[in-house]
Amino acid sequence: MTSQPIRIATRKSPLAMWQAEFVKAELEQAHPGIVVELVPMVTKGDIILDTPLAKVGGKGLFVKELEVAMLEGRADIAVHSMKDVPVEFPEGLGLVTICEREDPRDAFVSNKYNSIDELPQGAIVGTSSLRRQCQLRAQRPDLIVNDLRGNVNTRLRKLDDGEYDAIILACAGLKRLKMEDRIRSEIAPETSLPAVGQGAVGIECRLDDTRVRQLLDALNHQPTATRVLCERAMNNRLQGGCQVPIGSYALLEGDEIWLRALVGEPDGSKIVRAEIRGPIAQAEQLGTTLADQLLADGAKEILDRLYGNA
Ligand SMILES: NCc1[nH]cc(CCC(=O)O)c1CC(=O)O
Repeated sequence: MTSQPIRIATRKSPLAMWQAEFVKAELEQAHPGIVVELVPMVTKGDIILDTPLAKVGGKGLFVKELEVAMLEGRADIAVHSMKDVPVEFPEGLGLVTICEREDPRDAFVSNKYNSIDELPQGAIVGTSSLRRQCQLRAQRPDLIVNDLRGNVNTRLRKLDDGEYDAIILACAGLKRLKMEDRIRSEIAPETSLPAVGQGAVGIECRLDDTRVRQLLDALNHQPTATRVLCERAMNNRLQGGCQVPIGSYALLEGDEIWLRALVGEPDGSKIVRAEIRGPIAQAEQLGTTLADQLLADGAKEILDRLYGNA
């Protein structure tokens, strides 16, 4: 039975393929003799490229097909950027493993300038992330933020074609794709608080698949899992999706966890920030508590309006 291959459902983008290959290599190293196969698939999110993601239904578009494949037994696991994993899972599936985090920061990428501060008045910055747009415009209301979709290579090509003065990407994706040299500067969390789970890779499988779950155990990185679950607990309480600018970043300091988070208006005209510290054992509770604090401090009004409840 152990010779039965493990099939990884994956999107075909270079970053998704890198992540799937990474998990395959880690599994092979942890369990010599194991057979791991990739099952590349195209998702709706890969096809609809001309509409801002926030308008076409959000992150779920990238994972639905992979989840159906697992439920139908055509694949055993799916590897995700934690940033793109929705709050809820279909019945029978769940996130069982979180691998060690890469650099969680946003990256400033440009062919002309070294940092946000160097951008001239009215410069054009490409990003489709409301979180990045909100934080950029809060500091530099003069900047023009234009939509930028597509996988990492497509986005870099659009920058090179001269459509933008600069673009913002995740450091993690660029580092994984060996394109670190494109990073002009790493943006500090104080300037651009990362997305929930940014830089971490997570693995989803059928919850009743005990064989696969045991094999995946070796890949779990507990410090990363604690941080990401804390960030996700905060986000879940806010019912955060990618239609709203939410940033969040947890760090471990000794036996404490320090969580920072923000909710803002997409145009940067308002940002509500909060932070909390507490014992690592209460990571998820702390996330929920911080979300409640944000809501009480004004995030509720922002979210109600963005979700159309007000
Ligand atoms: N939304 C796409 C996406 N999902 C994960 C990453 C980067 C890698 C990561 O955060 O793990 C990216 C690209 C980007 O934001 O530049």
